[in-house]
Amino acid sequence: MPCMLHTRPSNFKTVNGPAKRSTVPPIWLSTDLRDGNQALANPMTIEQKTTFFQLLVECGYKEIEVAYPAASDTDYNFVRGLIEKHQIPDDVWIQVLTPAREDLIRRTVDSVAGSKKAIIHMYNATSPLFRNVVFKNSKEETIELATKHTELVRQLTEECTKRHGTIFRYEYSPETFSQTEPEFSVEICDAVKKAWGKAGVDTLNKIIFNLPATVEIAPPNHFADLVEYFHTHISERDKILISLHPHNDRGTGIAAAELGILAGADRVEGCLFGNGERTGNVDLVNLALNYYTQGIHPNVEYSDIQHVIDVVTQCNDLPVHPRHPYAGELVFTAFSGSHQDAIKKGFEDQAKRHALARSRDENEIWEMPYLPIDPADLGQTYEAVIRVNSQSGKGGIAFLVKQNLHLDLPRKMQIVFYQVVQAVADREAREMTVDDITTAFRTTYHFGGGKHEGRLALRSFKISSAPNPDTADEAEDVRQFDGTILVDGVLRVIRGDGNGPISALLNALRTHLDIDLALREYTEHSIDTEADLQNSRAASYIELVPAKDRKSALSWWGVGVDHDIAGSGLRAVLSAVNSHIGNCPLPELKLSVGFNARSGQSDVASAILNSLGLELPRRLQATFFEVVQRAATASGGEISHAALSALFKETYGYDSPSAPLSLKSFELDRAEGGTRLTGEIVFDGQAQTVKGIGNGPLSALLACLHQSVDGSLVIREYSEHALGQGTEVGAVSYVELVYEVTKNGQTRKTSGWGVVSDTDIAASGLHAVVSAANRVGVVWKTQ
Ligand SMILES: CC(=O)SCCNC(=O)CCNC(=O)[C@H](O)C(C)(C)COP(=O)(O)OP(=O)(O)OC[C@H]1O[C@@H](n2cnc3c(N)ncnc32)[C@H](O)[C@@H]1OP(=O)(O)O
Ligand SMILES: CC(C)C(=O)C(=O)O
Repeated sequence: MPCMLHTRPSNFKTVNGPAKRSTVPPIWLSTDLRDGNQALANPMTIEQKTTFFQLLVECGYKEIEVAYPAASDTDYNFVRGLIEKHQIPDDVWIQVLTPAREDLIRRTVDSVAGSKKAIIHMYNATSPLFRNVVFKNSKEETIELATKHTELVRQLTEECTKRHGTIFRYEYSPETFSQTEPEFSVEICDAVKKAWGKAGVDTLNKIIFNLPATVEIAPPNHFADLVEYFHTHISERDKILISLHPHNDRGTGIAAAELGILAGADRVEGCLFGNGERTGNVDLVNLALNYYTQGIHPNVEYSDIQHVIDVVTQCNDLPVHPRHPYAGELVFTAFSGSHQDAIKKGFEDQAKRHALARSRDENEIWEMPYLPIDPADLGQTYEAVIRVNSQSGKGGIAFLVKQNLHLDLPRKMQIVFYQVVQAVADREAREMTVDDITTAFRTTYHFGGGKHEGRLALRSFKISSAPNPDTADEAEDVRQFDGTILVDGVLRVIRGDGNGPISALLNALRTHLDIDLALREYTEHSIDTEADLQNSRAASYIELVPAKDRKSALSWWGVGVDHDIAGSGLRAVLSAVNSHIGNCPLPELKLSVGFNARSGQSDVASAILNSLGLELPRRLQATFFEVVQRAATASGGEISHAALSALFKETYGYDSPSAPLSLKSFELDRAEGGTRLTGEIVFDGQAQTVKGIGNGPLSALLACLHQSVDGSLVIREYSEHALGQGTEVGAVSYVELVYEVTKNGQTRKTSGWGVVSDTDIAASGLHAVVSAANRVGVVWKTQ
């Protein structure tokens, strides 16, 4: 158990001083393969027993009662198999049980012959009920039964040691000890010790007296009193190990064991998760972890408790109750609100305490409301700790959001989101999974992109400062937001001013979309991923209210995460705005390009980029802006985005066939003097074959045109860029042509743009030249 001993032990004190407490764990004996096994409807197979034995070894058990060998061939053969297949580690004692009957004792000793170390455990019942009813024996006869057979055990084990080298220890159980007169228990055990005759003070030589509460019939302190009597009255106490074997008929097996140890016992026999006759033997997992939570290493290992549960349930074919101490699937869970709230606060406080302890090289002590042990010490995760249903409160829900989305919601937002989750949990009358909660969070706050994205989403932005016209103080500079946001699936450029990025965005939303909201609360924190501090991000939380009613009871919360703190705040604004607008229609976004224009040349260019994917060259931006301004005069200087795209297409013949001049077909090849173009040109419906040479395709085309066109054509500007993505990628070319022609003694000089896209880059350039030639109105030579 890697983090063991880091829990805070109880510091209970009585009026007379500190309470009596154990400081070392007892010696453990697992009797899963004997008492546990004999209580199963279907006793374990050899394979199951072997698997269980290996688990017990893994857990650190050094004394394991493996069988009642005289009971069945399965038990006998299992013991032989362990020995003959060398499956018993050198430091492990196997123990075998026998009644006080000669034939059965012989078979029992035979079963362990050849093992390195073995404990022979013999029992006979000693209580008046058993003496009178079952055995019909007097006290003397009962003692005689025990001592006679103890002598036999001694004789047989000594012979076995001589023949096979097996080292033996001896355990005797006055069965039904807890119902036996205490004086008689002492008397029979003293007699057995004498009959054994070789009890010594070394651990290996000590005789084990195992005191069973065969049936638990009295409170645990009564059992402890009997143990204390035995401990203080048995002779040669230093040559004895007192072992306890509590059953759990009253449900107080654990308490009986703990009190029995305080009363003087050294050893405990029991089963994992309390299997055993009737209500079971004392639960060794529970007992060991009780030591653990008192800061005492139990010397057995449960750091992967799920593995232990899996093996034990598979071998016993019995389930572990969901509320079983330490092991049940519900024991590290909290559904109720006040528990969750306390656990959430506990984790937050503990993170700080542990950081301080680490910096001081001290133990990181586990001290947590409602959780007596760190689930991680048992290999359990915290994920299951807080589970949400209609009994849960805001604290637990906020805890899960923090754990899973790394968002530390402000208190007021916790309350709002709690109501969302609570409504679903109540309506559906079921537990809300972590997935349900994180999905509800993403949907409610349009958080995390993809399908959760809201109607408004930030795509890019720039925050700049401009002097405040009302003051010369630089600290009072105005912040300008220039950004592209997706509005109902269409990219829009918006701009606004404010005293910070958030108010500038709110101003932009007011101006462009008639959304009139004001900020009421703002908080932020960083999200550090320990592994990657470079990649830390900021989370912002924003509450918006109607700008005209800042005390409104109605408000909208939003959350945003970004590598940039301004970005996270802006995203949080849009998150809240998305909740505010719901499904209401939004006004069409318009660019203002007239007098007192709020949108400039670059806004128009961005709008064309967003709608058509075209990155207009600077000179074309300037030219087109003038076109837009002229076109918008009639509508008071405003133009909608849809009208803007249509105007661009119409002005430059973009996306429509070139006329009256078009290039029907062409071929390019290398020729002396440069690139040769051979093709077919159509002018006013008349086709003609052309040929021309230039230093590139475009100049070769100009050479062709010059054969048929009056005047001269010069390319003033050419640029191109890719358009589209992946297999759909093409090219778009921009050509500005200058045309000079003299007619009737008058020289006319004009310029115009051609913009053409094509899957082939050479074709896009050539068609752009032809398109520009149409825009400048080339005059065709009369033949
Ligand atoms: C509290 C406990 O858990 S003790 C362990 C109990 N576990 C088991 O019993 C599981 C294995 N037991 C068995 O397989 C069988 O009972 C056996 C092989 C031991 C004996 O089987 P059988 O010979 O058929 O006897 P049975 O099971 O009826 O046992 C009762 C007899 O054993 C006697 N007996 C019971 N306990 C003991 C004992 N500790 N020492 C000596 N004799 C005993 C009874 O007085 C009775 O004797 P009787 O036949 O003279 O009246
Ligand atoms: C054999 C003894 C120890 C026993 O199992 C009991 O008394 O429960």
